[in-house]
Amino acid sequence: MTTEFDIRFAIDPITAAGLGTNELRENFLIDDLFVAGQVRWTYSHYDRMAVGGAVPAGTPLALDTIKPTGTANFLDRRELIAVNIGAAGQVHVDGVEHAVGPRDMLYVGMGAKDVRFGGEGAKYYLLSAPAHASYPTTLLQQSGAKRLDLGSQETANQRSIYQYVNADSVRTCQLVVGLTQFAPGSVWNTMPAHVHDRRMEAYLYFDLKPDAFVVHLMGEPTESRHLIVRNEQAILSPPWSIHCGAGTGAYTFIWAMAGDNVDYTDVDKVAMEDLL
Ligand SMILES: O=C[C@H](O)[C@@H](O)CC(=O)C(=O)O
Ligand SMILES: [Zn+2]
Repeated sequence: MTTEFDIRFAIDPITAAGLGTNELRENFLIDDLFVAGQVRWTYSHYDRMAVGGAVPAGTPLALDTIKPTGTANFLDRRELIAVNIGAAGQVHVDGVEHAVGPRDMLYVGMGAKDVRFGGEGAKYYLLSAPAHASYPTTLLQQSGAKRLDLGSQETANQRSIYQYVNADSVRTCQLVVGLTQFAPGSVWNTMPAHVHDRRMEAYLYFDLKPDAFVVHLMGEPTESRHLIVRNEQAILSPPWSIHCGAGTGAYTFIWAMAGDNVDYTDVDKVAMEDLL
């Protein structure tokens, strides 16, 4: 099979707090996204966000529909963002070829029927959420992102947040996606932490050395748990959960949200002294 999927049900915070390491990983970690010659999806019941990977090998990979969407074509009632974390590639959308370079993102609007991911060495991280309107397919690049510089060297959280989806770049129904990059020596993302019950979030950690990992923190602010996350693995962050972490070395990550609004600033901050 070229396309595979698994389903993750939405879990409430009290249940999640009682889970052990393996159960936490089974529910919130995605460790098999990128397999050569395959499109792999994890379909989450948190906001019905689907998180996937497509790694072309030889021939371009078609975006085939999967049973959980219940539609003839994958994007009949959904929108998609494909983030290329590999070498330069091409994404075909209904006969139009889009060059998608390293760290470029391609937004594909609802209704696109024939989508194919191509390019030897290209590696696409896929994000898809239900849509209510069809917006034009748009290439999003780091140069067009809104940049937010946060943190400091002293607290090892100096980083730049690149909001690829912003008011000037593209209109989306639900997806808000960007990339966060660190200053040398900084390892803490999203600290101070926050929650946003209006939107779930997914993180893809990449650019890690083989033996490095991120200690990702999740859970309600007063019931934190951790996930050890390695290179090119993703996590699902429930709407009620913090989502932050520290790396044992350098890394980059893609964050993506879907839910009731697309307002990046609509977060509930968690005070440093309130984390438990
Ligand atoms: O809601 C926003 C997301 O959690 C991320 O954009 C946060 C992040 O990249 C960071 O602070 O390092
Ligand atoms: Zn967040």
